[in-house]
Amino acid sequence: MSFPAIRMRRMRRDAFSRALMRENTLLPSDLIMVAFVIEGEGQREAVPSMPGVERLSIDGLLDLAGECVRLGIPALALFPSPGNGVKTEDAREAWNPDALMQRATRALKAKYPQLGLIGDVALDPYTTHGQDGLIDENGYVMNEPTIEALIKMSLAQAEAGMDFVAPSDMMDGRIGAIRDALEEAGHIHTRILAYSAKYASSFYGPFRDAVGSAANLGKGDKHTYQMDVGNSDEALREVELDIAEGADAVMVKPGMPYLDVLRRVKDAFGMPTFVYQVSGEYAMLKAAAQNGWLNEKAVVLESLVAFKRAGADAILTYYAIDAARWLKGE
Ligand SMILES: NCC(=O)CCC(=O)O
Ligand SMILES: [Mg+2]
Repeated sequence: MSFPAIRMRRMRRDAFSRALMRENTLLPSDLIMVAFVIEGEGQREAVPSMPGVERLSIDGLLDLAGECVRLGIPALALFPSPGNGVKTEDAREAWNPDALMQRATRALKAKYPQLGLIGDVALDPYTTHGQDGLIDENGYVMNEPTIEALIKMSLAQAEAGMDFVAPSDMMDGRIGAIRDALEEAGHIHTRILAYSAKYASSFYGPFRDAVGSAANLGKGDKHTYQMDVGNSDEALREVELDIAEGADAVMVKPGMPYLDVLRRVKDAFGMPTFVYQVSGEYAMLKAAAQNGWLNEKAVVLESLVAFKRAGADAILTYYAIDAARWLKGE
């Protein structure tokens, strides 16, 4: 037999056979757009560390939602940037029925009922200290008192019509507690997307600028509740607990530096598994593109299909609208 009998390059030779053997394909229906909402009318504020991303008042958010619907993006993840005026030690604005988040949810569901809405459940936009939970006199984030606040927050969002509440706080036991409270209040259809394996990552920096928690957090960090970046067995335990407590979908965050964790989670549990391409990942790709160092469309689409290859069912990304347009050839 003449060498080589097996030529891997045969199937790669032509576009048709490359298409037939492709294992993973990115679709607009894999994507979840991420948006920041602010008070006012006709307001758009650039986020300097995330060029191309703007914080929008509710009217602008409705336009963005319409574009998601047009492009076949199934869902929008909402993050409020409520301003320092409403921040308190106890974060009570989070469960105010007339808070920005709740008004945005009602407006979006009224105009685009078919667009899924994912509400962030953590206290950081609402606390004067920028932590995701309530702190004791030493600044330690207290688990059970925080869960009590997150329950109120989740119920307020569900009441406003949120489709998914998405606890991103990493308190122990909050998924079960929120599930019980939702069931008891009759919100049996409200789904829970658990940020199960959320790492104490430095890739969240631009996000903290966007929601205005960076200055308040100051020198503080989140290592007592978010996961240590060196671990992945711990991620499996976190995911297992959230599934047992009633999570409908689980999340790994950040994305690209944690593809190994994503693969392990998907293989171990076969759950609907989402991944978050976070603000720092966006900023890196955008900065290189703006310098002419990388081809933006090519690297963004490559980064997104890599998440699917690693096991993601859906991807939260600030690039969702751009990527869907590129996929449609627009
Ligand atoms: N709960 C959201 C974050 O913590 C950060 C997301 C990002 O950096 O994009
Ligand atoms: Mg946990």
